[in-house]
Amino acid sequence: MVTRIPVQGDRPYDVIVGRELNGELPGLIDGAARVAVIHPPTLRERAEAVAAVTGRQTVLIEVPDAEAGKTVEVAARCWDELGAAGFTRTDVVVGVGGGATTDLAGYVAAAWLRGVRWIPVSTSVAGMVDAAVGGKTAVNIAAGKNLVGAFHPPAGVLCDLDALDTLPREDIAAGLAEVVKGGFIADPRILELVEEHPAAALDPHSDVLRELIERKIRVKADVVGVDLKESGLREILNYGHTLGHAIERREKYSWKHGHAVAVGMVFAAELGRLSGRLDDATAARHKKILETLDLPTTYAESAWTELAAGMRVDKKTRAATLRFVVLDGLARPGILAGPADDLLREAYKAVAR
Ligand SMILES: NC(=O)c1ccc[n+]([C@@H]2O[C@H](COP(=O)([O-])OP(=O)(O)OC[C@H]3O[C@@H](n4cnc5c(N)ncnc54)[C@H](O)[C@@H]3O)[C@@H](O)[C@H]2O)c1
Ligand SMILES: O=C(O)C(=O)C[C@@H](O)[C@H](O)[C@H](O)COP(=O)(O)O
Ligand SMILES: [Zn+2]
Repeated sequence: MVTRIPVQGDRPYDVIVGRELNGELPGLIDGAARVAVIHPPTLRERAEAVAAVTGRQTVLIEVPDAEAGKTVEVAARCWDELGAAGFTRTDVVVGVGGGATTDLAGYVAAAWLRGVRWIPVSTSVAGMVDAAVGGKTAVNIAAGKNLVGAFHPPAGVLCDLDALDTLPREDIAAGLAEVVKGGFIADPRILELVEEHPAAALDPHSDVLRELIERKIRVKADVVGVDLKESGLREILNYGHTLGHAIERREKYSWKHGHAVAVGMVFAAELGRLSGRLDDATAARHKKILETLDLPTTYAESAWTELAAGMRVDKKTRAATLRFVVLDGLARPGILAGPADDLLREAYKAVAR
């Protein structure tokens, strides 16, 4: 069974969820003479299979795994390879991998000749439910996470559930942090499914995981379809990311994104609670559900000063005013602007160890 989830906008596209989806690719690369397939070492075979179905001249570009591939230097090497192969405006970039690889591939495509078509072939839960959808592309720099990038929607997204067979359990769980985020900001049924079936949520063959993936994709599609460039509504997708990105930066990008976001969501829930906006039970539900999935919910107490500084480069900051996504209730996200330092420090106690 194949599910097609439409994403609206100037150039609408589908997120396609199913199994053995490589046959969908030729329909998305109409008019291209060349296809570059960007992939990490572990996904070489899958990238070769993707290249084989294109029926075009292909260039396989192997990049370092995970965040090590999400750098300006790696992007520059990809552009050199596109240049050497004579890539034109009708040619296509395909990213085969998790969110880090598709963020890189999307940025490579966004900047090449000021923007060529690209297609994420997503192989991780975080990639399928979040990174591959919505056109946010980026690389990290020393100053912070995703600070160099572009909004560049893909021509289509392939989410081949077969890929999840080889995804480590820890990465399935990390991806579920982004799914749980979707539950708190928009679709509480997601939370019930995880609470009722925690083992199935982590099982790549379960109908529960497929339903969770599709529900979260719909949450994201509904948001980015009306606010591609994050001028308002899209900010809700950043729930838990202000502290999460500061943790990733402090850990020099060695932490899994979903792990950092899990800690960040517990912090954001506490911020909402302490500012009188979120009820105690919904705040407590964050820690409980994330721990059910073996996700981290604590971080070093001694790191606070560094994290507080790191949060200042968050993209939601306006002038000197820090802005956080918080909840006014379940599935009722809002913005908390300019919280006092004392309030932030107090909320950090909920995650400090
Ligand atoms: N653009 C966006 O809107 C958006 C949204 C969410 C996350 N992100 C970004 O996505 C990244 C997190 O995504 P991720 O967790 O997929 O990261 P990732 O790409 O680093 O993948 C995690 C690990 O799983 C491995 N992997 C991926 N697919 C596999 C498979 N099928 N079999 C075996 N191993 C596999 C990868 O090689 C890597 O080691 C972060 O960089 C985050 O910032 C971006
Ligand atoms: O799509 C969005 O918008 C998000 O915020 C989704 C996040 O899960 C994702 O990690 C995104 O890359 C964060 O964006 P950033 O603008 O804070 O870098
Ligand atoms: Zn994220």
